[in-house]
Amino acid sequence: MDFEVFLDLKFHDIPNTTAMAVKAAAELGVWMVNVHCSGGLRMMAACRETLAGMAGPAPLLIGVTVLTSMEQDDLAGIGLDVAPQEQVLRLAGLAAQAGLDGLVCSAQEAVPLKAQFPALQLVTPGIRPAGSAQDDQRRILTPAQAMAAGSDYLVIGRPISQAADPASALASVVAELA
Ligand SMILES: O=c1ccn([C@@H]2O[C@H](COP(=O)(O)O)[C@@H](O)[C@H]2O)c(=O)[nH]1
Repeated sequence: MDFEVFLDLKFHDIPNTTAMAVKAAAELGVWMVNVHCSGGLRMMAACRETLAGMAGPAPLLIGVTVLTSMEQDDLAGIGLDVAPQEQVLRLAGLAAQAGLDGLVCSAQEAVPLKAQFPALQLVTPGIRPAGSAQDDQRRILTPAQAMAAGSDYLVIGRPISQAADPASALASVVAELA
């Protein structure tokens, strides 16, 4: 099979440790790797610089903003008295400054992100086809809504993997997007 690997390990550590993790991922030949933007500007910049110093094609370096399972109450619980979108835009600014290639965010934030950071590619989990269970996700959109908002990559897990007929569930998503 011919496919590319998105190594979705969401590295979150001090700059040196995170950069070494990203370097190891690049040496494995993955297509995309991600780190938590909340690790800060210096951490993301260290990852970018480490990849830039390596020979060969680098993986796309993506920053996780605010997990799509979190809403305003969850942010308040960890001491962040801001709306999710405000925190996402703040972290996106740091990611852009560090030279990252894109963001993991909710598609609910895609419109303002594309307006302010058009060069960043948007990887959006929290995708829920109409009628499917929300599960633990909170900031959700349907596949068609997400594409219309400006998502570059849709991440769809349980609505397909846990469906009685996963192939049919996938076909329905594809048909919705056609
Ligand atoms: O903010 C985030 C970041 C990553 N994820 C990951 O995406 C999939 C979503 O799976 P579903 O079954 O469609 O909910 C899962 O692997 C998460 O770890 C995310 O959901 N939100």
